[in-house]
Order: sequence, then structure tokens, then C-alpha cells
Amino acid sequence: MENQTTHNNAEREKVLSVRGLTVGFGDKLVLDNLDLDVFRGEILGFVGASGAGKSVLMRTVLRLLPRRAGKIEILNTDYDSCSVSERTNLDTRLGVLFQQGALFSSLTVKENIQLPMREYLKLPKWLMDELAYLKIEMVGLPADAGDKYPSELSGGMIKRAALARALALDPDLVFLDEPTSGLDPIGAAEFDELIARLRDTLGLTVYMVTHDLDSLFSVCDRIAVLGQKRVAVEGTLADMLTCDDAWVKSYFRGKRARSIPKQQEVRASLAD
Ligand SMILES: Nc1ncnc2c1ncn2[C@@H]1O[C@H](COP(=O)(O)OP(=O)(O)OP(=O)(O)O)[C@@H](O)[C@H]1O
Repeated sequence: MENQTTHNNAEREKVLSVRGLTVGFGDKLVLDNLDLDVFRGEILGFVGASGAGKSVLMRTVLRLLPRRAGKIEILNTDYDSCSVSERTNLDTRLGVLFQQGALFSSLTVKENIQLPMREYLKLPKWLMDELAYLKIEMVGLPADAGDKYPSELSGGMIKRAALARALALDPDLVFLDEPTSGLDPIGAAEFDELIARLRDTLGLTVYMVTHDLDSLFSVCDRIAVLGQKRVAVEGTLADMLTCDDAWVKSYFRGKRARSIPKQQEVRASLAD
């Protein structure tokens, strides 16, 4: 769909650019000639039917899955043609929050956050401790969470701790795989607010795979819809609300979606 943001997008800095991406398993093609751009400072919500290939796309961009064709550029650098040191540098500029948090259960929150620091930076212990506690504070966890193990945390705290680890190296771009899944509505709303605050204060660019209509309505600057093995529709929420694509229509204007603005009014009045 040629959307209303196309013209503006031409002038924006691309943090991620995917062209002609094709990924498959055996004789099953999951993504076919897919194009996608993510622009600096935006929260891109990535949606699509279950099994459409959202996780496959994210994992391919992160080089966890091989691709059959296509070009992926992150921060204007092509992984395939850059040097080893450029690759290492690129890796430090990406953060990832996997669906279940994926924290190491045998490490404390502080040690989990310090893992990427140990891998990529040579810093004295005192500085790594200071940085870890800075990240802990940044994601709204109490300082004493640093010494806790993942099994001692609530679901919401695990998400925050995993986000703190994703932010450990001050990335430009973070990938969030269904960050609010499993959280209650209040916890999910608070997590959305945290993401929006980090975008505003750190200038973070966020690529968020989500099924959460609340997140799409409240924090996403742009939305991309995966359908027919490629990005079938992209644009602002306003574009989604006027789009004629059948799946987009039922997703964004179905019964559940229609109740969101009302819920948001209630949430805002409770916050006042
Ligand atoms: N490693 C793999 N080997 C074979 N097939 C796979 C593999 N990973 C994913 N698939 C298939 O690719 C398709 C897309 O899966 P994917 O997990 O990306 O969907 P999704 O859009 O993220 O779905 P959901 O919203 O339910 O999480 C599915 O049919 C899945 O079975």
C-alpha cells in the first residue's frame, strides 16, 4: 500500500533496511522478496497472523536464521560485506528482548545485564556494577532486584530485567518480541510507557513484534503488517484504520479493537 508516510520516509534515516528477503525451510517458503525499513527514533509495531513469519523475520535480521536471498543493512552497513570489526561494532548497537525474557536462570539480574558488557567491553568490575545499576534504574526496577535470580522475579520484572540486558550496551536499535505477552493490562500499559519513554529520552529505535492492540494504539509510531510472505501494508495507525485490506480491517477495526480508545480513556483518567 502506498501510504501517507511514504513521502516523509524518504527523508528519514534508516536504521534497518531489508530488501528482497527470502527465507524458507525445505520446500516451505516463509518470506518471499520482503522489503522493510525502520527509521531512527521510531517505534515500529510489526503485526501479522499467527505463523505468518514475524519471528522468522526478526531472527533472520539478527542472523540467527539463514536466508535464501536478500540484503539486510543495519545502520547503513551490510553484514555480508563488512569487516569482522565492523560486524562486532554492529552487534553492540543492537539489543534484543526475546519473548520469554531468556535470562540465564543461574545468574543474578545484575550478572545477566553484565553478560554483553563482558563479551564486548573491557571494563573494571566497579564500572560494570555502576552501569548495571544504571540500567536497572532505567527500566524501573528497584536496586535490590540486581542481586535476585530470575526465579525470584514476577513476570513483569523479568521483562524489565531482560530489557535492561538488551540496553546494556546502549544500542541504537532494540528488537522486542511480544514484550507485553503474559503481562496483566496494567503491567502491559506500564511497559508500553517505559518503551515510549526510552524512545523519547534515549532516542531509541524500537522494532516491536506484537499482538497487543493496546501497544499498537498507544505507542507505535508506525505499523507494518506481514501478509502473503511480505510486508503487505505499512503506515501509521490512522492508515491502518482506513485501510481496505481484509485482515487489517478485521484486526484494527474488529470488535476488540473498537473498545481500545474507550479503555485508553479509562486508563488515562485513572492515571490523573
Ligand atoms: N526453524 C524452523 N524450521 C522449520 N519451520 C520453521 C522454523 N521456524 C519457523 N518455522 C515456520 O515458519 C512459519 C512462521 O513462523 P513464525 O514463528 O515466524 O510465525 P509468527 O508470525 O512469529 O507466529 P506467532 O505470531 O504465532 O508467534 C511457521 O509456519 C513455522 O512453523
